[in-house]
Amino acid sequence: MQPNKETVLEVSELTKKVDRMILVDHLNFSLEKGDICGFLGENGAGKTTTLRMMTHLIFPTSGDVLIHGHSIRTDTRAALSQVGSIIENPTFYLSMTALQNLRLSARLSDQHVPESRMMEVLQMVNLENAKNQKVKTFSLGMKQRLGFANALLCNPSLIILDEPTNGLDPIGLTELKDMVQGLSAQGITFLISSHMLREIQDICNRVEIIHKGQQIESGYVTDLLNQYKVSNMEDVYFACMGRRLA
Ligand SMILES: Nc1ncnc2c1ncn2[C@@H]1O[C@H](COP(=O)(O)OP(=O)(O)OP(=O)(O)O)[C@@H](O)[C@H]1O
Repeated sequence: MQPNKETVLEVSELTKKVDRMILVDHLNFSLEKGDICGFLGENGAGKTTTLRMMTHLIFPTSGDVLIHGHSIRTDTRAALSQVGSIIENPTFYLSMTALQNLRLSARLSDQHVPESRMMEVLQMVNLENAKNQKVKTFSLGMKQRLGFANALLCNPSLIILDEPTNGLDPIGLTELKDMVQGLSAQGITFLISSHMLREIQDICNRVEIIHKGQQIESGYVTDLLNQYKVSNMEDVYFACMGRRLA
């Protein structure tokens, strides 16, 4: 950890069991302000389950998630007030416009969101000219950007994205990268689950890799590339998966 960095997210001994199955097994990691962390693992590794616990969609069996020191278990409202997320696909009312959807989200949130903030987030994702367009006319990339605007609405300091690269074309991927890195430069922290290792290497400064609910690797992308003496995250991923399976 670098000195004077502010810890935004602390995951400690986070565990989820359903019946006798352990879906997430004593996960520990922390993220600092401005980090962009790729959350990697094979299908069924436990990524979405972890993100759902972080956003209070499901309860941890044990362990905790602290967001700016607020426990998701005991200080849920304060913890969630710092988080914007897109878990699974962003869902919008297709027959409503982009702006109408944001107004509805604002009303459903327990924070006061002025109209000026809605315009600001639409501008940030480059949708200001489409604000009065019905969402059913949007491309997947535009829907993804609207999801982003929605996640930004309440000024979060942590944004959690579950597989945001799914289905995006190269232009959509570049837009996503630019948005994430631009917001990280302004101090927003990201946790992004994905299977797209090249894109993660491009976008993120650090990664957490899990396998069967357990952390198997963790660290800064540049440190891991040096440590494994490879030039890309795919090789890091397969080396640590191979080590695990050996
Ligand atoms: N409510 C539940 N009850 C039982 N098993 C569950 C439940 N939710 C998830 N699982 C199982 O837990 C495991 C982890 O699922 P999860 O969706 O977290 O994985 P993932 O890493 O996000 O996978 P993917 O990359 O395919 O989205 C999977 O085997 C899944 O079938």
